[in-house]
Amino acid sequence: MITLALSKGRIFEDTLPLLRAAGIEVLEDPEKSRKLIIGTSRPDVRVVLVRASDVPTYVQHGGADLGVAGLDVLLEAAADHGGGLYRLLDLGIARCRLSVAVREGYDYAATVKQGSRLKVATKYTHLARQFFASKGVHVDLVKLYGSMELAPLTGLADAIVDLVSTGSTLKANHLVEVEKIMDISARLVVNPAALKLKREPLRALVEAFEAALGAQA
Ligand SMILES: Nc1ncnc2c1ncn2[C@@H]1O[C@H](COP(=O)(O)OP(=O)(O)OP(=O)(O)O)[C@@H](O)[C@H]1O
Ligand SMILES: O=P(O)(O)OC[C@H]1O[C@H](OP(=O)(O)OP(=O)(O)O)[C@H](O)[C@@H]1O
Repeated sequence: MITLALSKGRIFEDTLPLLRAAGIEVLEDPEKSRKLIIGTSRPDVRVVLVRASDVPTYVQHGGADLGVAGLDVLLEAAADHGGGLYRLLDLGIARCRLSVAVREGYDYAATVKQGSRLKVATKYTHLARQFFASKGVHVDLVKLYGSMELAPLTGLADAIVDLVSTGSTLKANHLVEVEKIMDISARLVVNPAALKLKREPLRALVEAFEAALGAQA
């Protein structure tokens, strides 16, 4: 049995066409079912549904052989509790960027130039710390789990580090993007032990994903 960890929402939706191109149909819609283990048209392949930020943990500890997770989640998890999984493929899905944003009218450049401390709210504390350290900017980090955009509006922070795609969430909250930290897309990751134990079936599946990506390009 091969177990693939996916998160509900965009990762699941965007992975479906790749699975389909690899000849694998997922048998249930996670938005309609409460099941957390879903079968596929391949009796030897199943999908487990986990929180996006739990995908690295599942794959690292062998709860799943493979997983699909954003580079943001993977790098943050690696900084937090080490590597322990292989990043195999850039699937080119769930594309966005990790950026710094501030309230409209806030003089970010001046704060940075003056060497003042910057209060930054984010879910990505490790990535934010690394980024600002590399720039020599002193920061106080506030860990949040969502609705980062609210932090500068309520005085909780001067800036946020969050994902941006169309920019409409920032715009709706009168925030502006001031710096891009990195481009993000979802990656296929694998448990190293599983890669040894289930070498052939996993290789075949990864090749099918690669072919699906090639066919899309
Ligand atoms: N607006 C967006 N556009 C494109 N990709 C995005 C966007 N927001 C997030 N992503 C990517 O999709 C991944 C999953 O995001 P999703 O919103 O489904 O989970 P989440 O709610 O952030 O995670 P969790 O449930 O663990 O808090 C992110 O890690 C990121 O790589
Ligand atoms: O630039 P945009 O296109 O507006 O996208 C950016 C938003 O998308 C993500 O949130 P998401 O929609 O996933 O909501 P959630 O993480 O709070 O579920 C991210 O945390 C931003 O808030």
